[in-house]
Amino acid sequence: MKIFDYEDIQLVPNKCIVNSRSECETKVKLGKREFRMPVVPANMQTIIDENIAEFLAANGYFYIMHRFDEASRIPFMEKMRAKNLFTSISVGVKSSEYAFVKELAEKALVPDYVTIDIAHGHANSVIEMIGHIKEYLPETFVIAGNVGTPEAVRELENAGADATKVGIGPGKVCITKLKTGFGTGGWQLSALRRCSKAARKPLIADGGIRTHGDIAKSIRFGATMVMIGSLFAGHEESPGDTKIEDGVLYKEYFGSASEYQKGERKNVEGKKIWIQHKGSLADTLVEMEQDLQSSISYAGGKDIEAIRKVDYVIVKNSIFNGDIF
Ligand SMILES: NC(=O)C1=CN([C@@H]2O[C@H](COP(=O)(O)OP(=O)(O)OC[C@H]3O[C@@H](n4cnc5c(N)ncnc54)[C@H](OP(=O)(O)O)[C@@H]3O)[C@@H](O)[C@H]2O)C=CC1
Ligand SMILES: Nc1nc2c(ncn2[C@@H]2O[C@H](COP(=O)(O)O)[C@@H](O)[C@H]2O)c(=O)[nH]1
Repeated sequence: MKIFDYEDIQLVPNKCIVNSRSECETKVKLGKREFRMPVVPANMQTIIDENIAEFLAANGYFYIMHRFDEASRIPFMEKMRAKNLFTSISVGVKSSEYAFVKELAEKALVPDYVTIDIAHGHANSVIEMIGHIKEYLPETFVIAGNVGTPEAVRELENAGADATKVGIGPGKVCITKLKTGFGTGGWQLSALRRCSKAARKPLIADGGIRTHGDIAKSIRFGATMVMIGSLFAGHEESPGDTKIEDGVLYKEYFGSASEYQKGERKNVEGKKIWIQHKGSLADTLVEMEQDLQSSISYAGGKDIEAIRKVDYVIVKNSIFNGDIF
């Protein structure tokens, strides 16, 4: 089995068939909808809030609202619906979440997308929740995760998941691999590749994206969509505290399993870091889209599909050779 991660891979260019990168189309379909880019900000409290969700939905991007303000989920969905915007929320697996799903069905408030968001998604608790959502909200597109193996992808797909999310421990604020010894941290791209060989439905690569080029690499190795936390943290619009140190502005980015999220030090598998202020999220999204258009042109195509077929080479830890960052 070949083991590598994002920094170990370079994609091999093909002859260009466009005259301008602007001809390249970054659109992607997930479920019944088409989105502008195969990228979704992480469903974390310092990455997305209602304002960002509304901006993303209104501008053709996919979004997944986090699950950490449970009571606000129904009013949020009602607000999005009133504005004719799609709804995409997260749930956990506690018994109260079963009641929440039933309540949505009773109110005929059917989310377009529901993400079951727990650390170790290859679990009966997730399989049962998939069944429960499919029973009460059969029209909803269900994303289940997180997982790191082909067996898990197969099992969640067979349970009814419409997409699975791959990535245990590669996140920037993750400490799972240190605390437990387990995960796909350090070999996330290989893990994605292994999972894609088993998947019959879309995969969402989650965690470990450090550069825009990593998006194209995820697509090459089987992702339909890429979930990103740290690259979206630290923006003007980002939720969370700010601080100024030596005249430099920083914004917080913390893990969903950190003490800052949980409010207690129990089963902590996440930490907090401070990210230097990056300007506007809208600008970053535009830059990401342009970079992805460029990736498509190097792949020798006009759309995302072109990236899936390109050759690659393994150049261990060398993508930053010659670059000074
Ligand atoms: N992608 C990743 O690598 C990781 C992501 N996270 C994120 O952190 C947040 C909190 O995650 P999580 O702790 O799952 O959520 P919760 O604390 O909501 O846990 C969900 C349920 O699963 C149980 N549970 C959690 N982990 C395990 C396990 N290893 N074995 C058996 N049962 C388990 C919990 O019980 P109990 O607490 O009693 O065990 C709880 O009942 C999520 O948003 C998740 O995405 C967290 C770690 C890794
Ligand atoms: N192990 C942990 N993983 C976490 C935690 N909170 C979030 N996450 C995962 O990280 C990605 C984002 O990764 P990034 O490299 O793009 O920053 C996120 O989508 C989750 O899957 C946590 O507390 N512990």
